[in-house]
Amino acid sequence: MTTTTREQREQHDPWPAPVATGPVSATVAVPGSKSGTNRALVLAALADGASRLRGPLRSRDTLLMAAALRNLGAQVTDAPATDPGPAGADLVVTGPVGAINGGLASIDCGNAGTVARFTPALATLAKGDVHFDGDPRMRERPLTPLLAALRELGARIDGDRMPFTVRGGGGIAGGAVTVDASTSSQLVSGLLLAASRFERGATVTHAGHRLPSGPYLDMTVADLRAAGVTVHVDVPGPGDRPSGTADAASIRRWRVEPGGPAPLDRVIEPDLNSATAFLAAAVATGGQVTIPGWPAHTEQPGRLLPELLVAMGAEAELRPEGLRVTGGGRITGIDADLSDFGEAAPVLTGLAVLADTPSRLRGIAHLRLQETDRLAALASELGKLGARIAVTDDGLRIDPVPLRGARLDPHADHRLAMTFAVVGLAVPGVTIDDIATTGKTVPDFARMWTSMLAG
Ligand SMILES: O=C(O)C1=C[C@@H](OP(=O)(O)O)[C@@H](O)[C@H](O)C1
Ligand SMILES: C=C(OP(=O)(O)O)C(=O)O
Repeated sequence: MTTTTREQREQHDPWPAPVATGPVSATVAVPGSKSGTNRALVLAALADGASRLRGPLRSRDTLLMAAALRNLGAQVTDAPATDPGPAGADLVVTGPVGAINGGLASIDCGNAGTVARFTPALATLAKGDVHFDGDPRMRERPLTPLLAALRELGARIDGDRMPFTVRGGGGIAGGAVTVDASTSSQLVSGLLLAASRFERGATVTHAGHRLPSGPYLDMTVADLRAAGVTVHVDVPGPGDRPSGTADAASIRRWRVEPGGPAPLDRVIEPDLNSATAFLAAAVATGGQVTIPGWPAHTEQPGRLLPELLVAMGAEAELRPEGLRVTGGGRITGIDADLSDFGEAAPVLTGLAVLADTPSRLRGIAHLRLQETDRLAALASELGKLGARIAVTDDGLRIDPVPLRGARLDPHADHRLAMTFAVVGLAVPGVTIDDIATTGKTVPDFARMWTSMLAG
C-alpha cells in the first residue's frame, strides 16, 4: 500500500503547470457549490422525510459531510438525475438524524470547515456519543466558541477543541447565546442551521471585533427560510451590547424559531469560488472564459467576482450562455477589501503578481486560520518565484516584479494549488506538489485545466 502511494507520488508529483501558448478561449462548467451542497445536506438531514438535491458537488468536503450525516442516522443515497446535465446524479437524503447505529458514532471532518462547524449541533440531537476528529490542520482551526455556545444551550461535550465527543441525549433546550465569530462565520452558521430542532429554538448574538464572510450568513438564513424555518435577523442597539465590544457594526443577532425544516427539493448552483481560477485564466492570458449557469442573483460571495476582475482590467458580461470574462491583455493591480469574499484572495494574489501595478488586499486576517495560514503560505510560496509579497496585519501587499519558475507547495490547500496553476499560465517552469489537494472542492481540477487550455 505504502509503496504504491510513493510510486504514485513519484510519477505524478510535482504537476508541471501548463503554460498558455496564447489567449485561452473556453467554456468551463464548474461543479456545484460546496457551501450550497453542505447546507442542503444538513437541512435535508434535519427534515422529517425525503429530500432531493439536484446538481450537488461530489468532492472531499461534501463526501465527508454525507458520511457524517449517515453516521448520525440519516440516509444519503445517489439517485439518477431527473434532468441529466454535466452535474451527474442527484442525492436523496432521508432524515431526521438521531438514531445512531450501536449508540456510538465517529465523524471525520477532514479539513472541511463546514463539516467541523455544522455537524456538532446535529450530534446533540443524536441518542448516543459522537466522536469528532479531522486532519491535523483541522485540530488547529477555530472551534472552541461553537462548542462553548452549544454547552450553554444545553449540550454535553467532552473537550474544548478537536478531537472532542458530543454526548448526545436526543436533543437540547436551546435558548439565547452569545458567540464571537470573528475568526469564522461558520461558528454562527453551525448554530443557526440546527437551531430549529432545539426545543426552544435559539437566539444567537455575534459579538466580536469583526465578522468575516458575511454573505455566508445571509446564505444560511436564505437556505433556512427556503426550507420553511422562521428566522429573524437584527442588529442590536447600543444598550444590548455585551461588554467589551465597541463597534455596533460588529454585533448581529439571529432568532431561529423551533419547528424544523421541511424536506427540500433543491437545485445546487455552480460553485462561483471554483470558477475563480478559470475566469482568472482569461485575465492572465488576455483570453475569454465563459462559466455556464452563473446565477443572476445569488447569496454566494462569488457574485462580487466580476467587479473585482473588471477592476483588474478585464471585461465581464452576464450573457444567456453564462458569465463571460475577457482579459484585457494587461493586468492592473487593485486595492480591495475582501472581508466578505476571502476565498478570492489566493487567486487574486496570483493575478496581482502578474499585474503592472501594486495591489493591496485587505480585511482578510482570518485567512491565517483556514486550510493553511494562507497569508504566510502565499507570500512564501510565490516568493519562490521571486514575487514581492508583504504580509500586513489584515492582508497582503503585492509589488509586481519579473518572475521565474519554481516548485511550489500548496500546503494541502485547494485554493493555493489553483492559484499556482493561474500563475503558471504566464510563468514557465512552475511545478505544483500534490495537485490532487484541489479535490477538496474541484475533484477533477487538473483535467479541467488542461481541457480549458485545449479550448
Ligand atoms: O459557510 C460557508 O459555507 C463558508 C464560510 C466561509 O468560512 P469563514 O467564515 O471561516 O471564512 C468560507 O470561507 C468557507 O469556504 C465556506
Ligand atoms: C475556507 C475554505 O473552506 P472551509 O469550508 O474548510 O472553511 C475554502 O474553501 O476556501
